[in-house]
Amino acid sequence: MAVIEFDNTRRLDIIPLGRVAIDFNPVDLNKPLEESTTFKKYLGGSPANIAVGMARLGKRVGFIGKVSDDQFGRFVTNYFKKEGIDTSNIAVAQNGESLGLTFTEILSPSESSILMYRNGVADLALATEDIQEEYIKNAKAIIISGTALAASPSREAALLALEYAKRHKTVVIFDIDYRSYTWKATEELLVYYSMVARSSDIILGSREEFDFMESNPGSTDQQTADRWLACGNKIIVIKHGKAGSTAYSHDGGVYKIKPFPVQSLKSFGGGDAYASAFLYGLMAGWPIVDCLEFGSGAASMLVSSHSCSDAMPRVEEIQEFIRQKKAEFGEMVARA
Ligand SMILES: Nc1ncnc2c1ncn2[C@@H]1O[C@H](COP(=O)(O)OP(=O)(O)O)[C@@H](O)[C@H]1O
Ligand SMILES: O=C(O)C[C@@H](O)[C@H](O)C(=O)COP(=O)(O)O
Repeated sequence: MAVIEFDNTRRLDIIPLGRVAIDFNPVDLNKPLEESTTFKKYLGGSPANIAVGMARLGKRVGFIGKVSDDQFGRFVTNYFKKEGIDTSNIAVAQNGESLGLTFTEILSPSESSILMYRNGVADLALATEDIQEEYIKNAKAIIISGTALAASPSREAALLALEYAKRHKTVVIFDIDYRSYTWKATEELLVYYSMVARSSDIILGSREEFDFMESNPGSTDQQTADRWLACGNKIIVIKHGKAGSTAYSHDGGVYKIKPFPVQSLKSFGGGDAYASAFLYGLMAGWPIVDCLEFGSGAASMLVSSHSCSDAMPRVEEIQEFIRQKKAEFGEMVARA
């Protein structure tokens, strides 16, 4: 009996909901953003990166979001089309809202941060009228990005999508995706994050993101997992950056993995690749320990890449990466 049952009769495998944006990553690395002069433009936005990641892994991917009515909005929509991602439910902003822009600062391979330009951003203009019940009914799963809860009307749109998913037994994955720039007050975060977390089937987040959501720093991974499994979640994944990740299942499974050693180029992008590959394994019916390994492998590949979207790997690339790393370093995960 799989930990999560997906309805394999549905047209789409997965629909991420939230922002699609643009990343500008410096070509002149290892210096403060003030000094960077040359950038490479990539599709960005965690839920969009996950959409690309899962499409690269051969899944049938949709998307629910809103883009700007300009060249940047067309860039990201065209990029999705080239990747084979369904764009029928991507709305176009009508009131001059802009696409989110993320400028990256890569001070060193282990010190990087992002500067997000998100005033008047199109993705938070997603509204309830943009949410189609049939679209969600015909998907095995949706991923709700936490940042979509940061402001109205996107907040209500995301909650309506959640309602439709619960109504039609579409698996709900909550990617905490905490971006401080987008929230006005921590209390709001607590209300809306916990509302979604209590109704989801899987929660993905870094240790810090769970601490924010629980407003209770210092919890152990087991305490965090116990809390959210008790609400009805089936799987909790807690990411610890270069310290690896853990996963807990409602049947009592506990899984820990060290990351595959790589020369990191930036400290982010791993989470989106991780989510894509982990969910690919889950949809394939793999044991959670193998999903964890596959997600961790993809994540390590992305932190050693310049982009968080273009570099999303294919199945055989992740498999070969893991094979080579295990040959060199041995097992990264304790197998029963
Ligand atoms: N320096 C690194 N070397 C290898 N893998 C890494 C490194 N940093 C992150 N990862 C991988 O990426 C995953 C997600 O990274 P993390 O920073 O925890 O989440 P997010 O990218 O979502 O903020 C980690 O659990 C780990 O598997
Ligand atoms: O999430 C954003 O809007 C920026 C992303 O495009 C960026 O690549 C990033 O920060 C990835 O986040 P992570 O995978 O959660 O580290």
